[in-house]
Amino acid sequence: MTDTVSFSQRLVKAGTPIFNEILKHPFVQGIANGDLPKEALTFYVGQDFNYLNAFIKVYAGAIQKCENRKQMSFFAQQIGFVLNSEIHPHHNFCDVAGVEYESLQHEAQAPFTYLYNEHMYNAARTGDLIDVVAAMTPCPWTYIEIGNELVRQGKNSESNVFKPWIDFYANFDDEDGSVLPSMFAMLDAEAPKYQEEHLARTEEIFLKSCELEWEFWDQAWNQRGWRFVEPKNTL
Ligand SMILES: Cc1ncc(CO)c(N)n1
Repeated sequence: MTDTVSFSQRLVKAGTPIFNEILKHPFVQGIANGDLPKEALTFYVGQDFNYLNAFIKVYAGAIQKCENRKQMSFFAQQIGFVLNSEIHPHHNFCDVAGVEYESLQHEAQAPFTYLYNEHMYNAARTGDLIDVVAAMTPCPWTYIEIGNELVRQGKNSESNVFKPWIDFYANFDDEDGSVLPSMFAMLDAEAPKYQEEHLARTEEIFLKSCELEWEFWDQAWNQRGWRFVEPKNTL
């Protein structure tokens, strides 16, 4: 029997039930409807600034596993994109919340930020290129899908204060050298080198990142911090 489903398609299919839950989450619905509490927005930006710093470092970890300049160039370009462009959606949230972005760049990691960051670091530390990319892909995948879905629903109207956020992620692929197709292509190029036993673990890494995406929204919605520990700021 020939298997016509690519590895990236397999991951997307497996992750879709989690993505559908993300779409239903009150934080994401708040973006859709232009209405979110200031506390949820500022908590999100403070944590996401920290998360994107980790994401840049994981890109650096992925570069260490590259086998050619094309792959290196892709990751290097993505680091530039996170540094220079992904500040725009943060600015949108800060403008709506009425706070300075700079004031949210010194927050300590909340529990699920820690877990998600460490999950990606672990993939970079102990996995192959396919595993790191699998850990990273739910980040652009879920956000681009959210952006596209909200545009499909006509939620990026002029009256929605989060129009810039929605438009940014809906147009993500046009702006930044097609991050998602490039990641899918890398997963599909690497997958044939592995037995099913490894691929099943890689799928689990991908799905855990999908679940942590849901937790990340939920954590900001509930402003969930540590119960007993008072953590210090870490870049
Ligand atoms: C947690 C998280 N996931 C995905 C993205 C999209 O880059 C982001 N900014 N933050």
